[in-house]
Amino acid sequence: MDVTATADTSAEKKAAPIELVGIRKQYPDGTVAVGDLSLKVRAGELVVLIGPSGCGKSTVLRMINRLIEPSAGRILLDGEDVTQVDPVRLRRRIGYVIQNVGLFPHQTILANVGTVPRLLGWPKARIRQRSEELLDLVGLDPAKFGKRYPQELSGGQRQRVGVARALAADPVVLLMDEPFSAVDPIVRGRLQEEFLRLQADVRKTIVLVTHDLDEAVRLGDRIAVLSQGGKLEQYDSPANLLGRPASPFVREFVGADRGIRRLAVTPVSREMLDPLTADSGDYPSAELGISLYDALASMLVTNSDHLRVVDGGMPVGLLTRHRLLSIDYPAE
Ligand SMILES: Nc1ncnc2c1ncn2[C@@H]1O[C@H](COP(=O)(O)OP(=O)(O)OP(=O)(O)O)[C@@H](O)[C@H]1O
Repeated sequence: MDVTATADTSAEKKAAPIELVGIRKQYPDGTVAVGDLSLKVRAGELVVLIGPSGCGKSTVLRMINRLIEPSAGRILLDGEDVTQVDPVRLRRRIGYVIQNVGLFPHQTILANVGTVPRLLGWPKARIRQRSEELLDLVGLDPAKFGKRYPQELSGGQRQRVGVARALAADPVVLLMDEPFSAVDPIVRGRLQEEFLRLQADVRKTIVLVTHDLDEAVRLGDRIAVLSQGGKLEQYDSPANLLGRPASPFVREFVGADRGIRRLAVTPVSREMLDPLTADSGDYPSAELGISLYDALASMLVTNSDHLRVVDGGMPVGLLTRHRLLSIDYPAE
């Protein structure tokens, strides 16, 4: 993934904050999909919208790029009210990725990725260079995949092309509606991991809709839990959401598997460790800061009740299985 060699690299870091101020959407038949929602997303932040079916997630997303016009309220992109911006110009600054991608079947993968730059009238050579660079960035060899057609790719590969296409014109915001839900769980896990690496690289402002809580916990810097009518129940980090659900609704929504999920978002820290002992060297080792979930997995795989925890190669203490399973989480 070498993107450092092009002039666009600095521009790739660009991201803009989004602010929703009291937005409302009432459809012509009277349905109030979103009643009164306010939400701030920082530049470069990945925010996940989650909630039960019909709570208004997609409506919120589509108001941001004006595929749907809000009935009231304001949406600020980089401080500018999006309703004052020409929708076509707006959508060039906002990448949009949807389930099943919607690639053009009669165009090659390279042509698909170059769609927006072509609309923007970029010179041919630049479009090609940018499209190849983007395919590379999402882990597809342009020489191998560039000339293929969408039906000649797997579902996961098509999904990556969708992400590449959304990034092509270097948008300041990426909106993603259930981007990984059309593929099987194993491919989904891999795409999520790749996507996190990609985001670490490009640092776009991302609003992602999902109804998969594991996906939300895995990807989100913050998670917004919505209930019917787009009511914001809680807007928090994954760890706080699981550890301190703000309402009975959220508690029920995050559900019974909360304990396991909390292990995944809680790192091994020094306070959890017992002192080293003479036989510490016999135990499998693990780095300070890995998740409790990974630490437990490591104990199970090695059939050991102890891990020797190291920090930069230096042993700093022992983590016992008993201690791991009785960690005191912050009071709820
Ligand atoms: N064009 C429309 N006309 C009337 N009602 C609509 C329209 N589009 C959506 N709705 C309603 O608005 C509400 C919110 O829909 P939306 O698609 O935003 O929900 P969602 O949270 O994304 O749902 P899901 O998770 O099932 O995709 C639903 O009650 C839906 O039936």
